Amino acid sequence: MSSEAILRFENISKNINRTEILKNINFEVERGEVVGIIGKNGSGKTTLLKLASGLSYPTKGEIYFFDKKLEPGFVGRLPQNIGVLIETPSFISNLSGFDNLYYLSKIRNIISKDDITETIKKVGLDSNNKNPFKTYSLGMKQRLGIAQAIMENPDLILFDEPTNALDDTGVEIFANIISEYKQKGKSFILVSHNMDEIKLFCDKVYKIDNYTLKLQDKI
Ligand SMILES: Nc1ncnc2c1ncn2[C@@H]1O[C@H](COP(=O)(O)OP(=O)(O)OP(=O)(O)O)[C@@H](O)[C@H]1O
Repeated sequence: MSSEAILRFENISKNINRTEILKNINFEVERGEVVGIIGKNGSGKTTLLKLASGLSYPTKGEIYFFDKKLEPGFVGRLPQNIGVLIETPSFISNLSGFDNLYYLSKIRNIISKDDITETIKKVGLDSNNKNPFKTYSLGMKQRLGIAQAIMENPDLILFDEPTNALDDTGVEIFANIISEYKQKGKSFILVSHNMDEIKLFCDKVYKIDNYTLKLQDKI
């Protein structure tokens, strides 16, 4: 692994129900880098994020995160240092945004209530809002999902269509978060269909095409 690489996929293949989804994928994410992933619907982008997060395991090959191999197994072995927003964020419908994040924070127990309040403010939500999650608009749900992904200050953040449902202010807030966390040396994998967003944020872009990953020269 190059000295600054924090995540490495080595000859990764993934089959689901005997159908090949990804084939022989190799790539690295370096410290402070935003790596974009593009590709058609159903090409395997979310599958790749699930592999990177340890939520799913490869059929073949190895994934290293800070030189530690991601191993299949129980939840306790999931990497602690990866923040994830994949697909529509799911939270407990009767709890407020704050209480949802607080409940989730208790799994790892590495952040305080003040940290959560600060993160909720960072995504432009009201940390004193006691309304249950089920009353949130789509954009508010997405903002809370972004808050959950970043709240524990992880070294790698995986975002699947993060600006879906965000208004202009939400997109601006998201841009500020990327730039702030990049400066702190955090890395991202960003899956998006929005090419403007990909061009704006990504240092490197790969396209999933025909089960494999191709580095894009020009985006
Ligand atoms: N749990 C599953 N069971 C069966 N097939 C699955 C499962 N998860 C994903 N697939 C299949 O794997 C392929 C890749 O799906 P994936 O969600 O990774 O695509 P994607 O590139 O993220 O698509 P989109 O742009 O529509 O979000 C699809 O053909 C999908 O049907």
